[in-house]
Amino acid sequence: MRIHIGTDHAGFELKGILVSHWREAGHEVIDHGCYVYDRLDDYPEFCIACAEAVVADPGSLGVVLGGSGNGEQIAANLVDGVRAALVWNEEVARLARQHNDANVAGLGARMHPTEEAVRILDAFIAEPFSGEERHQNRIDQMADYERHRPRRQA
Ligand SMILES: O=C(CO)[C@H](O)[C@H](O)COP(=O)(O)O
Repeated sequence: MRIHIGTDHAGFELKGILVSHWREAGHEVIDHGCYVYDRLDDYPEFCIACAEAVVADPGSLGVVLGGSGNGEQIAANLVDGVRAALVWNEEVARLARQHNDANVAGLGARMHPTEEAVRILDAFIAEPFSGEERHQNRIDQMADYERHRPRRQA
């Protein structure tokens, strides 16, 4: 699995742990920053870069980290083709893949002990989409909205 990852300062330490963990497990991990700890950095650029990379790389998954994961998930979801889910336990992480075919997980690094955060994201990465028709129909409805929604004039 190729995993794209992005974070602000709040998830910087966890990102390092995850990158090593997944590389050791044989995954290819692409780091979209932040690359140094800066307590004043802003999550949108890292999360949007990560989300764009996921869309450009079909079959890959993304992970965006922050303090709560909320803003990170919101930022990722601005990118067309992204379905980012805030994952806060292993079951929610698995359901994000099974039911929603989420291609990005947002997680709050300040909300979990490290081992728990790793378990939640491992569950996300390992779980396939169920492919069940009812779930696909709902995803198609959102994709249809995404394609046809009115765009703001520049
Ligand atoms: O979770 C986040 C956004 O949803 C950010 O990581 C969080 O807001 C950063 O907080 P601070 O600037 O106080 O370190």
